[in-house]
Amino acid sequence: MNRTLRIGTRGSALALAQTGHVADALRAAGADVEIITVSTPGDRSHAPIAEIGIGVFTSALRDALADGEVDIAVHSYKDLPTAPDPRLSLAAVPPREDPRDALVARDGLTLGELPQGARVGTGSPRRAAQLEALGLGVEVVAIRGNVDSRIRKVVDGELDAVVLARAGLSRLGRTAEITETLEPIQMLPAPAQGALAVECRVDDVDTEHLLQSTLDDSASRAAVASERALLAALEAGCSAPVGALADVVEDLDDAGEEVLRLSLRGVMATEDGDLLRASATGDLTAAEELGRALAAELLDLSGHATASPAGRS
Ligand SMILES: NCc1[nH]cc(CCC(=O)O)c1CC(=O)O
Repeated sequence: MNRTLRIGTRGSALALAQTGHVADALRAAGADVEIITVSTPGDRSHAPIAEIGIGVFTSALRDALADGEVDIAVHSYKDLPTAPDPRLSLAAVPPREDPRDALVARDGLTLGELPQGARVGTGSPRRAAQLEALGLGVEVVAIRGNVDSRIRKVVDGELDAVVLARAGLSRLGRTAEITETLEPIQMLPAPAQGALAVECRVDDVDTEHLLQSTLDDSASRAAVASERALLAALEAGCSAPVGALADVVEDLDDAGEEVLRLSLRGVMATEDGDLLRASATGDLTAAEELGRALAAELLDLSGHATASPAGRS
C-alpha cells in the first residue's frame, strides 16, 4: 500500500497527542501517514455537554471520514455514541491506558484530606454522583473546558480540586500534577475511559486490515465492549451517571486450564442520587452479553426492570 493515509483528529491538545501516538505506531509499521485536524461543534461551544449532547466531539470527525476527507479517525472511545455508525468500521482498539480517574488538588491534597466545603470541579454527572456518595462534605462545582483550563482553575485558586481521567493527563505528560489516583471502589470510570477507538470506512478493507493488525489489542477491545454494552443497555450517553470497569483476569476453566476472563463492575446513580452497584464475571468472548446482563441487574435494582435491556441490540 503506497498511498498516504490521512488521519483525522480533533484539534485539542489531548486529541493531537492521542493521534500522534497512533500515527507513530502506523509509521513504525511502514505506513505513510499525515494528520489532518477537523474542527467539531463541541470544540466551538462552551455549553455543558449534557445540553449539547453526546457526539458533539465525534460526529463531525465521523462525517469527514465517511465523506472521504480523511481515511482514519482517532477518537477517545468514551466520547463516541453507543450506536454504531454503519458507514464506518471500528478497526482497532489500541492497548488501553490506565482507566482510572485522578484528582488534581491544591497543596498535594487527597480526596480524604480536602476540608469540608472544599470546591471540587467536574462536568460529569457520573463523577459528581460518586463524589457526593462518598459523603466527604465537599461542594461539587460544574465545570467544563479542556484539561489545561480545568487544572488552571485549581492553580488560580478558583477551585480546590478537579477530577479528570488519568489517561488524558498521561497522554499530555502531566501525571506529575495528580495528587491522588482514585480507586475504582470509590469512583468507577466512564465506560471505555482510557481507550481509543480507531475507525476507517467500512469498505476500505486495506486500511481496516492495517489498523487491525498494527494497533488492535483484543483484551482492551473485549473489556471496553462489555462496558459499552452495559452503557447502551442502560440507554445512557457519555454524560450519564453510569460508571463501568472491566478487568481482564486470569481464571481456571473446568479442565483446570488457565483462561482469561472479564470481571465487570458497574455503578448507576438513581434520580435521588443513590448509587446502585453490581458486578459479574464472564468469558472474554462474550463481552457484550456480560455488559447487558449487568445492566439488567442494575435496572432490576432500580425497579425499572421493565425496560428489558436484554431485548435490545
Ligand atoms: N470527555 C472528555 C474526555 N474524553 C476523553 C478524556 C480523557 C482520555 C480518555 O478517557 O481516554 C477526556 C477528559 C477527561 O475526562 O478528563
